Amino acid sequence: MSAKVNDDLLTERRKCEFNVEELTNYLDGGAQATQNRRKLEDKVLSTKGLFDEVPEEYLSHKEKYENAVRKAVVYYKAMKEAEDPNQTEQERANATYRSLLHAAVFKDNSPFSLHLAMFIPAILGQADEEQKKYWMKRASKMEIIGTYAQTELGHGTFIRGLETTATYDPKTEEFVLHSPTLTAYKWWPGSLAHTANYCVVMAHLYINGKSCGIQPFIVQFRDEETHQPLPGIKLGEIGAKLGFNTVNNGFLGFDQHRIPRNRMLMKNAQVLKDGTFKRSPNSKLTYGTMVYVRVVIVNGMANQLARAVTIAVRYSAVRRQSELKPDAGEPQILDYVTQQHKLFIGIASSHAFTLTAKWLTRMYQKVTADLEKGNLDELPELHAIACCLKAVTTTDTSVLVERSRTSCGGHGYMLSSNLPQIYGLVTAACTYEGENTVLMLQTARSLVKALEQAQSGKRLSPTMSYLSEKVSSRLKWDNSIDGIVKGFRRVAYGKVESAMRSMRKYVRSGLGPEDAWNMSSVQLVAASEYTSISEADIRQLQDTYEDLLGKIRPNAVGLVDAFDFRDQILNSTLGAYDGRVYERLMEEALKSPLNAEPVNQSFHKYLKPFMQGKL
Ligand SMILES: CCCCCCCCCCCCCCCCCCCC(=O)SCCNC(=O)CCNC(=O)[C@H](O)C(C)(C)COP(=O)(O)OP(=O)(O)OC[C@H]1O[C@@H](n2cnc3c(N)ncnc32)[C@H](O)[C@@H]1OP(=O)(O)O
Ligand SMILES: Cc1cc2nc3c(=O)[nH]c(=O)nc-3n(C[C@H](O)[C@H](O)[C@H](O)COP(=O)(O)OP(=O)(O)OC[C@H]3O[C@@H](n4cnc5c(N)ncnc54)[C@H](O)[C@@H]3O)c2cc1C
Repeated sequence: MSAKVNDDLLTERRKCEFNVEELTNYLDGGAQATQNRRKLEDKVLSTKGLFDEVPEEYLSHKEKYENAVRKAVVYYKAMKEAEDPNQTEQERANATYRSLLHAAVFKDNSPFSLHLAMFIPAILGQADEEQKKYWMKRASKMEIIGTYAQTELGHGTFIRGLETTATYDPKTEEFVLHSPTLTAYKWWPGSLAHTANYCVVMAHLYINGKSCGIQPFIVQFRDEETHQPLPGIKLGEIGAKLGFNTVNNGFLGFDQHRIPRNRMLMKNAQVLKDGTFKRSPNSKLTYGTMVYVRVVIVNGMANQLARAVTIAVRYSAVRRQSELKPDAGEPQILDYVTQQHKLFIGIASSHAFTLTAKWLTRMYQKVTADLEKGNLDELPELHAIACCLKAVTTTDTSVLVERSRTSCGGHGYMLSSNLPQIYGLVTAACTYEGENTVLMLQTARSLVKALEQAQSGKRLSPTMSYLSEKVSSRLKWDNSIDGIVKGFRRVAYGKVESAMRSMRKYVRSGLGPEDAWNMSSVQLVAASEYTSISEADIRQLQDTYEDLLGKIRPNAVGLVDAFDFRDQILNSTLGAYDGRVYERLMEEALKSPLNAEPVNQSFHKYLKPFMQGKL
């Protein structure tokens, strides 16, 4: 018999003014997609051995990893078996697009994450047809487990500064991989330490002493039978982190390690047997995997933010605290407008990121299709947009997830709420796949170029077209959506123009272009991410805003119910559908090993002699 649902949550659900299932269907891309997703979740989450006997937070660092590998093999087998052979690729993608299924199994991500997130995309994007056929067969069946090894101890952002070398030996038709210094060691790749046995390595190619730029190589580093590191390979784990502690991030050093010529992924650039180098049509095509993952991250942020606000809004409907009016009893904390302000922006942002992710994915698919036909025209715009949206969505999601945590008081600080772990996952994305400031400066680079083109009368791409609108600075905008958008476009224009004026001022003062850029870089980042509107209009918008909060209030629980996260995926004492918060907090507390006995052995060993002055 299912447990009794909290009365306040029942009332909230009765108050809701819209059809929750309809919104769920919309988010999934239709009623059939919702059904497919639920069917997949039912199948996979009914698999034995997927969940922890002891809560992960009470395991050691090593036990956490070993337990995660145990679950990963069960999980990925269950995912394979759950695949509906009659489904189209698109239906399958839709079923997983919104599902955070893996989050039900791994609070801190899977030791196989990089295999799916980057190793497979790197093969698909960087291998020639023959290589793709061979490696995709092995990788998709998980006969091998891979990762993506680009970052080094000494370099992450500056890819052109990577020190790992790949020197071509025409006599043996091999590449010799080498880490010339400690800082050249690959450092950070997920799954690298003890899980994977192959990786795509980004290394500096040299032929006859000449640099041929950074190229991708598929490298085996562990024996497939014994899992021992191969000769000339130094491996290890980089240590405990804020989060991602079951992703098994590792380090790898090469000592004159030889690989066959056909292990360089040769879709874009090629090395012939005699050492002839055939250059890529665009050296940045090698960076294509990063563009793909940045696109995927935007959708990942929408889902993780939705999960956090679901937990916080349901808890805020159950938690009663303080006194809003004398003798009126303790109100639900969701009735405080400050609580609505903290949480409703998170709901809206998650929907905004979902729609943005869909738009960006379509743009990525179009540009990728064009690249296949040799048309690289829109690659720069895709790069600039993917950088901006990855940076903005990860920054905003980190802020809003942390705000969801602190809006739940002390219970939000409990690991059993799962809000700290969700924060650990999303805040990592501000750094990986391109640190956010660095990416915003990439976008700024495109904005400055676009404004210069606009000022010389050239046509701009659709996403940059606001820079060619001669919008009057005296524009008055109203509270309509169109008015607000016009206002933001005007201000965004002004930010870019101001940054450019600043750079020109520095150049006139005698600084070189690079120093002028650096001196203006704070403004350049603001131009890429930040749009604010002038003081007078904030007051007008504020009234509208507070009025909107009131309109959302009766529907807040319905809005998060529509995300349709089952309890196992929320994995939270505060966010379960039935709202039995206090019973769940106690149930989880009693699982602490410290509660197995009333007096801990440290009393007799340390406390008692200490208090009796015998230590
Ligand atoms: C998340 C996926 C989930 C998938 C589903 C799986 C389910 C499992 C669930 C678990 C999920 C968790 C998964 C965790 C994933 C973690 C992955 C993390 C992996 C990594 O972090 S990999 C390493 C990432 N590293 C970076 O991104 C490095 C950032 N640095 C750069 O990109 C470049 O160095 C930078 C900053 C662009 C500067 O390079 P530089 O050479 O100096 O370039 P310039 O500034 O001089 O610009 C030159 C020129 O090139 C253009 N350019 C640059 N980059 C690109 C690009 N990528 N594409 C196209 N064009 C590019 C730039 O615009 C300039 O053009 P100009 O015409 O202006 O000269
Ligand atoms: C959880 C996690 C998982 C990861 N997984 C992988 C993986 O699987 N594979 C992989 O290859 N890498 C991985 N990484 C590494 C990640 O890609 C790098 O950390 C990232 O690219 C930043 O590089 P860095 O750490 O060397 O910082 P640096 O490049 O040294 O930058 C440090 C700081 O310097 C400043 N800075 C640097 N360059 C500039 C600039 N041009 N302009 C202005 N400021 C600048 C920024 O403030 C930046 O934060 C992972 C990282 C994390 C945190």
